[in-house]
Amino acid sequence: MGKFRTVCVFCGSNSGHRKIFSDAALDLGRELVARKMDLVYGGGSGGLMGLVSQTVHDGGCHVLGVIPKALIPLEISGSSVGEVIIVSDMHERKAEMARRADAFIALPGGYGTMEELLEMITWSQLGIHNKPIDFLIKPSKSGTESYGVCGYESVLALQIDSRPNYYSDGHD
Ligand SMILES: C/C(=C\CNc1ncnc2c1ncn2[C@@H]1O[C@H](COP(=O)(O)O)[C@@H](O)[C@H]1O)CO
Repeated sequence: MGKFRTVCVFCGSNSGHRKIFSDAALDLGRELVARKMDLVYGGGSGGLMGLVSQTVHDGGCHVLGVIPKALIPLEISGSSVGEVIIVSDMHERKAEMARRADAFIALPGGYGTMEELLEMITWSQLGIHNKPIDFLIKPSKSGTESYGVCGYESVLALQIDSRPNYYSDGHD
């Protein structure tokens, strides 16, 4: 068994506008399965969260969703996959996800994703954890249909800078 048994994925609660976002979510899910890694995530059944969790679950790895009770009607429609832990608030959710994960990966998403990611970065900065954090980002501003795994220092700027494309049609 490798060093990273369980990966926490932060990502959009919707799918965003471009296919590349859902492709990235599916690719990441398959990669986790190929590496026999379990998933911990925010528990949502829709958007990129739903795609990653369904893919990991279908591939036979364990999926743990951590969701505040108040968000269940908003973020789980129908049934969710795997195990679900219901917590009291957002803070407990993040702490629980962080506690159970060996590493963090962020896919494209909205403010919620960025908030979660930034908190993990600041916790790392403060020495609250020393788990690796990586980004799978959206296309560059030039519109190149590619994404990559990058170091978070540079990519955070890109993610924030290019976020409007996530919701719009992508034509600058
Ligand atoms: C700590 C509080 C509010 C700060 N906001 C959030 N904190 C943590 N997680 C959040 C917050 N807002 C949304 N989320 C979750 O992120 C996921 C992705 O959301 P996105 O906007 O689609 O990227 C989703 O599961 C949200 O629940 C309150 O005290």
